[in-house]
Amino acid sequence: AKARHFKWEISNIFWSPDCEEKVVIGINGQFPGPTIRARVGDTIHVELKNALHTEGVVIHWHGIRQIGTPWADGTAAISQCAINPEETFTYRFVVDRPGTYFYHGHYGMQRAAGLYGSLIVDVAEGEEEPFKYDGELNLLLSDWYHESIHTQMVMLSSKPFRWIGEPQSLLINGRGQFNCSMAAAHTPGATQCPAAAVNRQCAPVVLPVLPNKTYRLRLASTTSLASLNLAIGNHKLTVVEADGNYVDPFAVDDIDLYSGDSYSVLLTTDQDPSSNYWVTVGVRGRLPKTPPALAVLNYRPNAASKLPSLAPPVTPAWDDYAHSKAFTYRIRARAGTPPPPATADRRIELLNTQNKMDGGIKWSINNASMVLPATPYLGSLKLGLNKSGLAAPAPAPETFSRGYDLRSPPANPNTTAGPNVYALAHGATVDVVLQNANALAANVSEVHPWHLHGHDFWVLGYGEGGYRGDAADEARLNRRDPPLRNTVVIFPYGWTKIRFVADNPGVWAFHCHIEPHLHMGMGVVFAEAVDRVGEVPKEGMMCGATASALVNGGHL
Ligand SMILES: O=C1O[C@H]([C@@H](O)CO)C(O)=C1O
Repeated sequence: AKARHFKWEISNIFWSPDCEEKVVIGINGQFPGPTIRARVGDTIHVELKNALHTEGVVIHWHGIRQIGTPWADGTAAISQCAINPEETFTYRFVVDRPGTYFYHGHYGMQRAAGLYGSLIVDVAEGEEEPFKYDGELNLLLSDWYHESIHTQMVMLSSKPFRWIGEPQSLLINGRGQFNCSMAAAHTPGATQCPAAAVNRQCAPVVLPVLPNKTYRLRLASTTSLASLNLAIGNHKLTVVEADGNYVDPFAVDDIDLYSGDSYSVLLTTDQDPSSNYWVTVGVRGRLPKTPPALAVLNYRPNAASKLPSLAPPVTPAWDDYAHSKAFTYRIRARAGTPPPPATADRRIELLNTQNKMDGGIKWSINNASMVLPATPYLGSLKLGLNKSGLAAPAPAPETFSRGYDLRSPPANPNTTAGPNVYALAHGATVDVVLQNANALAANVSEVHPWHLHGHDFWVLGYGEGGYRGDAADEARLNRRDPPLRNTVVIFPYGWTKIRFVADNPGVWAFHCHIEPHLHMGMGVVFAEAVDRVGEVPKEGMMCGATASALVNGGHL
């Protein structure tokens, strides 16, 4: 195992992700940020300098469990103080499992400003993946707004509320084309993209392949809002990995990706080699006002500029939930994946609702909309500050009223602000039921991808309507080969049940990965056996009450 050192400087830069010049958050003058590539067992050291000048920053390593290093999880107000302008903070953590991961900002809505990049972990030297391939291609998918995140954040907390709307563009490896189509010849009424031909920042992504080979495509979605579907003209995709865990391989024509998901799929280049093929990425789950993103699968030795003879594949209709469910239910653990404990010690049921607060709109969990504290939890709980006079977060409710009408807008839409903290006992097996419901408008229930920090969980199952926990619900669960993941979706008006073991002391966020929804309070915090956390590096506690306690020798 190696130590891998990276020196990063984070700053605002001009960039043209979709050929329109805007300001993005770049790393070392680059967007997206550099790809980290490592092997299992390596220690990653990222020496991160914040050159944003007037705002803090943190980076979350999405899918890395941070076993024994909860202070390196990179969640502002939860695992550390945001890094101040001009200051440097070093993240050190071990990558202990092969897979396709990514990293991104986790403070305010900085992820949506472009603060993200890929993190790929190869098997240890001498080990082999459980499937064979000849080459590898990496696609980091995102969406892009022309409005700055500062304006977006003001909109989302305005009274009355102002919705940010749908993104202007979808991006593949940070590149898209606004208001034009690379496949204009195939798309009635569309205009060609002249700028994309001359501006490298928004040139279409070209994936070079040779005929009759098998490629591993690494796919990850770090979108702010959009749920995605990816399809490649005439080619099947075989799903082999999800969120850093191997799955029982299965073939599909197209693949859904919710924000926070990552997959590996195998693609065999068995089509007419005289042609190139389009890769299409389209929107799912919301009425798509954002045109699809395109990339070119370039069969060498054809020129990359040779336009595919076939039109881009059309991704499934945005509201074809039957298609999405069929895909999702097919994801099963590969043989050899550890099974979940047979029973749980605790069940937490989380009702997801959209609510009103003081004239604004929020998302609430069991009728409390998450508000983060000035002093990050890991430090304040570890130093025991709650016991020495500061208000301890009140226990959050374990469940919600069985009588709640999931099919209608909330009868009483008024919500309150909550810390939404759940204390978890060390080693406890915890079940969480995520219950979807109707939003504020009649006949609307949205998809939400929930992401857990510090752990993988087993996805036990999904159901329609209200979860009851009765024999019929239990019969729906997959006890044989539930997949391990860190992100899972709840479908409209449905529920999803997961199980995990609280074996990683720390304070971990669990939240909707849709950036505006998290900003509107859609999350909870698991404070897990904090007494067992090792010494928290002081660099991450130099704010709020932890800073006061540290300068006063441990006393407030
Ligand atoms: O959080 C959201 O707010 C809007 C809408 O519900 C209110 O304008 C929307 O589509 C969301 O996903």
